Amino acid sequence: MSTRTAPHIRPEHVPGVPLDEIAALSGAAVVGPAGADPAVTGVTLASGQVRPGDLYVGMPGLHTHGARYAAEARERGAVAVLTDAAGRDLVAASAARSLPLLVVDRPREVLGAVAARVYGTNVDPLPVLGVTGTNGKTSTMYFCEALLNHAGVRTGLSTTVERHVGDRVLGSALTTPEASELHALIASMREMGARVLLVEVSAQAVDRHRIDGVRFDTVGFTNLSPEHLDEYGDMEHYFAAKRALFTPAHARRAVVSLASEWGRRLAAECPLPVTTLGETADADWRLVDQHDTADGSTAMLVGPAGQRWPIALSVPGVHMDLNAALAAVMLAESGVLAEDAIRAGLEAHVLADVYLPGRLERVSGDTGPTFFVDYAHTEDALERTLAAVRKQARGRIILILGADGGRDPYKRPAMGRIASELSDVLVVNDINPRFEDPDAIRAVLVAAAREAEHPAEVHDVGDPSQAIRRAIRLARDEDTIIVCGPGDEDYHEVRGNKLPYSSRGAAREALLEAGFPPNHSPRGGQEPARGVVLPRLEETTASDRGATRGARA
Ligand SMILES: CC(=O)N[C@H]1[C@@H](OP(=O)(O)OP(=O)(O)OC[C@H]2O[C@@H](n3ccc(=O)[nH]c3=O)[C@H](O)[C@@H]2O)O[C@H](CO)[C@@H](O)[C@@H]1O[C@H](C)C(=O)N[C@@H](C)C(=O)N[C@H](CCC(=O)O)C(=O)O
Ligand SMILES: Nc1ncnc2c1ncn2[C@@H]1O[C@H](COP(=O)(O)OP(=O)(O)OP(=O)(O)O)[C@@H](O)[C@H]1O
Repeated sequence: MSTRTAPHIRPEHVPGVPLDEIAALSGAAVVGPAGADPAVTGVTLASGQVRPGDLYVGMPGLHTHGARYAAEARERGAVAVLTDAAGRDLVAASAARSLPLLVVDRPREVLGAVAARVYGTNVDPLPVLGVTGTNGKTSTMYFCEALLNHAGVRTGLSTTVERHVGDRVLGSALTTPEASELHALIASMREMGARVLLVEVSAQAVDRHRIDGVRFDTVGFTNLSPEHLDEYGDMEHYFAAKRALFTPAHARRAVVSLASEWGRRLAAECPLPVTTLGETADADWRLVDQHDTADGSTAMLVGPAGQRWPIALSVPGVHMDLNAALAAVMLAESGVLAEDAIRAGLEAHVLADVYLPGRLERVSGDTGPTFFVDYAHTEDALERTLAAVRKQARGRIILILGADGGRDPYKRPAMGRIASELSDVLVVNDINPRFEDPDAIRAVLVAAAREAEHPAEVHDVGDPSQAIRRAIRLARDEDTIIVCGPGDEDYHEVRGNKLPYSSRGAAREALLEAGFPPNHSPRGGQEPARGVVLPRLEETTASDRGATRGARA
């Protein structure tokens, strides 16, 4: 069985690139000891990740300037520093001043090209497929991986949940790694025999240059709905960030789902060759005959040349069938897998065996209420997921819901309202309050839930593991309980501390306690700790606040 390791990985064979060549490539002015031209064998922007032979990139950030950590980088073996003008002064005043220094206006903008050169990913690149959109990216990439692997094609995968490199499973901190990490990952994947790479792309990755130096063969678009608006301001800017992926600088061709109006607009505006996918007659590839079944869902994918490819999943919901269809069409359009091989995989129902960690993942066994853990943290995801669960539910839906602190507060009223409309019992709990008052976050959800047109019975329980216990106590055998929000996350973030917590682990423990043995865990029992003790808000100092942002928004 595979084990999870830290997210950082480096290729084993890096010949080394002369620093002068990196300076020329990045257009940097070289400051520092004359004649020093060390060979660079790695690149990183995290001082704690520096290895001997690295170029340390001291980047300005929201909280600090990376150049402040140049001395630590030198101690760890960095052979040079790349930074901006402000960083030059910081390095000059530090113990790292003896290192050769490369100065550019905006280090982030050259990081991708530099990392590609150092790790050799710019030479004979492997085909890379990428997917973006508000919801469904991770699921789509897992479906691509399953179809390719079924046909014997070795893959490398990078998602919010984890990265797969051969048989190794790495944890992930960001949905899309920083450019230096991404190129190291790609080079490692190639060393381990991957022939196709699958990369989930966030909006932040596009506008923060994390995917620079990677040219995607095919990029897919799932959908767009309100998220990250505290960062982008409005939907138009959020859309623009995603749309930038669909340009010749980043990709050769596109597959766009028409599931949201933004997909239609993208298909119309996209300068790349576009293939569309959807449930309507105007789509090139159409999803028809969608049905939710007792143990998942089925549909038929009809292609422009008369292809009829059956989709069968172990999760319900047309949204998940659309993710699977997007995966199949991306593989077909990119040509990385022959159509016969895609159809054979679909006919063999390989997608029904895909394990989607924390995405409508069932944790209950054969007795007691049905229990799912899901990652829905937008209004759209909640609506689609609850609609799918409703079709299968024999009894009531008991929904456990929270909203992340420190991000997207505008989402909360809509989430509270829709949750209340679409469930029978709503238990409101805390999810990653970060530096916010968790009681205040819940109060918004509860108020919106009570104002819904057809409100659910609302319970306000802060502690997430107690909320799960409350839901199980309230449930009858025929009811369905679903925790929406935390998905596969293995922490609960409070004021800069990531406390080990898994809602899946907590659910398993509470089900067992209530006399309902949970199902067999695909994680093989490697659940992080379950209950959490929440420190009190007033215990934090002012300087703590705003010190941490998690990956997900
Ligand atoms: C807003 C944003 O993108 N922030 C990213 C940014 O953090 P920052 O600007 O605050 O960095 P900083 O803490 O000021 O540090 C500045 C520099 O000093 C370096 N440093 C700092 C301290 C130290 O001891 N040593 C050191 O080297 C840092 O590596 C960094 O290069 O650079 C950090 C290092 O790479 C990232 O971890 C961090 O992502 C944070 C965690 C984040 O929340 N990002 C979100 C917005 C994000 O990108 N989300 C999308 C997903 C969305 C989705 O799926 O829906 C994603 O792709 O994950
Ligand atoms: N096509 C879709 N449309 C709407 N909601 C979806 C869709 N696919 C999945 N979801 C919902 O979104 C949740 C997250 O799914 P998934 O991880 O595949 O998306 P994601 O885009 O990778 O999300 P994130 O970037 O936040 O990790 C699921 O648990 C489900 O509730």
